[in-house]
Amino acid sequence: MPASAAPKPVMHVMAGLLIDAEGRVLLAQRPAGKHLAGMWEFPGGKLESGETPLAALARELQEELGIRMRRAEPLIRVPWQYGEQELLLDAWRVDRWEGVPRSLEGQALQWLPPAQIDPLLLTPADQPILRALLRANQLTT
Ligand SMILES: Nc1nc2c([nH]c(=O)n2[C@@H]2O[C@H](COP(=O)(O)OP(=O)(O)OP(=O)(O)O)[C@@H](O)[C@H]2O)c(=O)[nH]1
Repeated sequence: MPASAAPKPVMHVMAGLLIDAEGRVLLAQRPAGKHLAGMWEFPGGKLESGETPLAALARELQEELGIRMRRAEPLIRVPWQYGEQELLLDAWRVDRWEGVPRSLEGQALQWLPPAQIDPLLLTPADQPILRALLRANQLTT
């Protein structure tokens, strides 16, 4: 089979749902010029080669927000497809970190109570993640 016909490997993407003391979650806006520009998502990004999922999440949160992740637990894994690219979006709740999250890569940030997030402003793949967070919150309240 020619190389060009080989299927693209599934892209494993980590998403961190930072939850603050008031139960709000942090959203970041995708910058102009990128795929899904202007939509809101959870901070995170792709695994680098040889990296474990949690190491990748901790690295991305440090690079994008300048924080050190201290506690994370898995929330949901969402298989998705954007055009030809298959994705596995691996969402974790992060409720303990050191430092104050700030935008280091120029992306707009906002903290919102999950029930007040308009799902249509999120990337399509994040909509099942928001639903999972709302369900998990109902189980614990
Ligand atoms: N980080 C992150 N990526 C997400 C989320 N939801 C979602 O669909 N994605 C998609 O996952 C893919 C990989 O995201 P990324 O942050 O690593 O990469 P990127 O497109 O910003 O470009 P980059 O290669 O310059 O980092 C993008 O297509 C992005 O739209 C999310 O909540 N967080």
